[in-house]
Amino acid sequence: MKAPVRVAVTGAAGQIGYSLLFRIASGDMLGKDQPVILQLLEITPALEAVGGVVMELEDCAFPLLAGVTISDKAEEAFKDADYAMLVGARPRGPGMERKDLLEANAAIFSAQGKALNDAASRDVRVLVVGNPANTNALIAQKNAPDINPGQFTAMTRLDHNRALAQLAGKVGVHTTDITRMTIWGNHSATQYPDISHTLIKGEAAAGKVDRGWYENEFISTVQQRGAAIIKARGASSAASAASSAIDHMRTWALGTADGDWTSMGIPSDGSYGITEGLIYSFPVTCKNGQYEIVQGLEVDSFSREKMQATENELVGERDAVKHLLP
Ligand SMILES: NC(=O)C1=CN([C@@H]2O[C@H](COP(=O)(O)OP(=O)(O)OC[C@H]3O[C@@H](n4cnc5c(N)ncnc54)[C@H](O)[C@@H]3O)[C@@H](O)[C@H]2O)C=CC1
Ligand SMILES: O=C([O-])CC(=O)C(=O)O
Repeated sequence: MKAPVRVAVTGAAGQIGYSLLFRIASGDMLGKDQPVILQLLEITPALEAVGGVVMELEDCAFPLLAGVTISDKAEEAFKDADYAMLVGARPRGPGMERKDLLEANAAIFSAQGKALNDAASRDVRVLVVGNPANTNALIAQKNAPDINPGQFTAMTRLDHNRALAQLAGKVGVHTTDITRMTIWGNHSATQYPDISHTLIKGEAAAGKVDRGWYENEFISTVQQRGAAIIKARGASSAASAASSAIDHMRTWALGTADGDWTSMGIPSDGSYGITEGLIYSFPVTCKNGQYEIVQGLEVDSFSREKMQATENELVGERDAVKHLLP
C-alpha cells in the first residue's frame, strides 16, 4: 500500500465540498491504490457543519481514507499538504459576472497564498476553484514566493467538459469519442472554447458541424453555461464543478491519454503571445505529475481575436487587484 498523501480542501462545508470530499475519499481523484488524508478548512461559524460532513465521511468507511482533520486556521489545514483545492469563496448569484466576486473573494486568496507558503509541502499542487478562479490563483501564487509559481492552477476543466458535452450532443457521439478540445483564457464569459484542432473519432470536428452553429451557438452556450445553471437551479453548479476538480487533479497527477490533451488555467510562459504571468487556460498534456503547454497549434484570425479578448479581460482583473500582488 502507498503512503497516504495530504489533500487540503477549503470551503469544505459548501455545496461543492459536499460532492468533492466523497469523490476524493473514494479514490476517484488519485487512484484506487492511493490513501488520502483530508485536511479541511472552513470559517469558524461553519465548523459545526463541517463536523457533520466528517461524520458522513466516517460513515462511508472508505478503504482509502486514512484520516480527516478540520480547522479554521489556514496554516493548520495546509500543513504539509501535497494537494490544495481552494474552493472556499462566495459564489455568484443571478445577474452577476464572476469578476463581480473579485472584491469579496480576493482577500481570501492572498491570506491562503501566504499560508500555503508557510505550511504546505514544497511540491504542493494547487487548484483554485473559487471565483474568479484565474485571478484568485494569481493572487495566491504571488503571495507564495517560496513555492514554484507553476504549481498554482485555476479550473477550466468544467468548461472543457461542457464543451465536450455540447459537441458530443450535436454530432451524436459520446464525449469519449472526442479528443483535443481546448479552452483558452479566463473561466468567464470571455473564455474561448476552440474546436479548430478537436478530433471526433480521429477526424476533424470542424468538418462535422456547421460553422454558424459553432460561432453563434456552441461558443456562447459554453461561455454562459454557469449562468444557465444558476438560473435553473437557483444556485451555482456544484456536483459538476466537483467532478471537474477531480478530473483536473487526476489528469495533472496521473497524466493525459496518448494523443489527447486537456485544458488548465496555468501561468502563461508567453506561449501563443499571451502576456507572461497571467493565469490563462491553455491546452496542456500531463505526464509524471507535470503539465506542458501544447505547442505549434495554428491560430487563425477568428481564434486570435477571441484569445486576445479573454487575455484583455485577465489583464484588467490583474490590474484591479494590484494591491494584493506583492
Ligand atoms: N472554477 C469553476 O469552474 C467553478 C467555480 N465555482 C466557485 O466555487 C466557489 C464555491 O462554490 P460553492 O461551494 O457553491 O459555494 P458555497 O457558498 O456553497 O460554499 C463556499 C464555502 O466556502 C466557505 N468559505 C468562505 N470563506 C472561506 C475561507 N476564507 N476559508 C475557508 N472556507 C471559506 C464558506 O463558509 C462556504 O461553506 C464559488 O466562488 C463559486 O463561484 C463554482 C463552480 C465552478
Ligand atoms: O457560474 C458560476 O458562477 C459558477 C461557475 O463558475 C460555473 O458554473 O462555471
